[in-house]
Amino acid sequence: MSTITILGAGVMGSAMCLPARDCGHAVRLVGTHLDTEIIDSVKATGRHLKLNVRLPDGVTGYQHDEFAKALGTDTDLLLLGISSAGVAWAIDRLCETLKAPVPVVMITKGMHPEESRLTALPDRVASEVKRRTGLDLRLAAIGGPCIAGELAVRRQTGTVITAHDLPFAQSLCDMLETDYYHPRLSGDVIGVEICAAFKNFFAIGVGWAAGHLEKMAATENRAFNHNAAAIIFDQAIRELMVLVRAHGGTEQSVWGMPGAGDLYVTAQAGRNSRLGNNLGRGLTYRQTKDGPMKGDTIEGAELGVTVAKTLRAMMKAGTLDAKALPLTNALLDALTNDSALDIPWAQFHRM
Ligand SMILES: NC(=O)c1ccc[n+]([C@@H]2O[C@H](COP(=O)([O-])OP(=O)(O)OC[C@H]3O[C@@H](n4cnc5c(N)ncnc54)[C@H](O)[C@@H]3O)[C@@H](O)[C@H]2O)c1
Repeated sequence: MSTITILGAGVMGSAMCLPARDCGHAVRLVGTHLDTEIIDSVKATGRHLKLNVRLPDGVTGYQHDEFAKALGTDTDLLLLGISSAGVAWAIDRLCETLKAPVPVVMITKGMHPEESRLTALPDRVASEVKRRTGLDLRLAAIGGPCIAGELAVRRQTGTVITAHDLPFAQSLCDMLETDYYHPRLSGDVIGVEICAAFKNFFAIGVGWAAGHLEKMAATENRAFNHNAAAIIFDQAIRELMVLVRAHGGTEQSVWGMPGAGDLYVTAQAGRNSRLGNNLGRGLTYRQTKDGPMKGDTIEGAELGVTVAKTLRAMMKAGTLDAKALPLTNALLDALTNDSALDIPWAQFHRM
């Protein structure tokens, strides 16, 4: 039995309590400063307010200012459950709290933009902690299709755990596997991370189709718009391959659980596809954020805005083939210029 400390008590970080506890580990769930009510409830009744389930016995809740106490000197694995907006906050907490290296696994989906390429978040966290504290952290990441609310009730779930250090990633698969949670090994950190982050971005494109259906006049036979969603899905997979290849990743990640699997799940529901629905109805990103999705964090849109400059610089420099990325460019334009999302059908791949 090991001790797993989870930092970030949102839905996904907290859902990871299930496989962790069912594998017999002691679990300490630490909220951020934004999770105070969730942790109050976990401490009082064991219930998670957002997941709407009672977490298993043996999960202990801690508030953000109790992180050092939760980490102690006996944490075997630290799981970062924050979303991309919380990564800088988590790096600060690690730097001020860690006295010795502890193995870390992240579920966060996002990319760090540099001038001429994108960096995976685990690499970014490791290099920042090294720069600021001198500590060498071993980092892994979990990708693949996983809806928190399903995992929280032990629905069958397949994920991918990736790290540069393959035996480390394998040890995490072994540590977390149950009869309903099936982590699989990958050494393709950048490929898995690009898929994990960009499937949110492309889910906006796939979601456009259902929203656009509402804008079109109803037809005699009440036709849906699934064909349109499918061709956008296909183009998204092609463009994921271009992005992954340009960063040195492998196509296996794109057609496997991190890419196709996760895009399928993300396109079914959630905030990214809802933004796509609204763009399909004819709203712009800003109109959606000021209206039907006020206050919502839309990770795929935030990613697009964050990485637009780097991707455009890469296309200009020829390290990314702009002609092979029409959907990416249409999404970037819609998000950064606050313009209508025009799907460039004729520019989609032909072979
Ligand atoms: N929901 C899922 O099914 C799912 C599945 C796999 C991976 N993920 C990824 O896991 C991450 C968390 O997602 P979630 O669905 O649990 O989201 P959530 O909104 O439920 O939780 C977000 C977590 O990040 C913290 N956070 C947000 N902004 C912060 C800030 N500015 N400073 C400090 N902390 C901040 C919150 O306090 C909370 O702990 C995301 O990157 C998401 O893409 C989610």
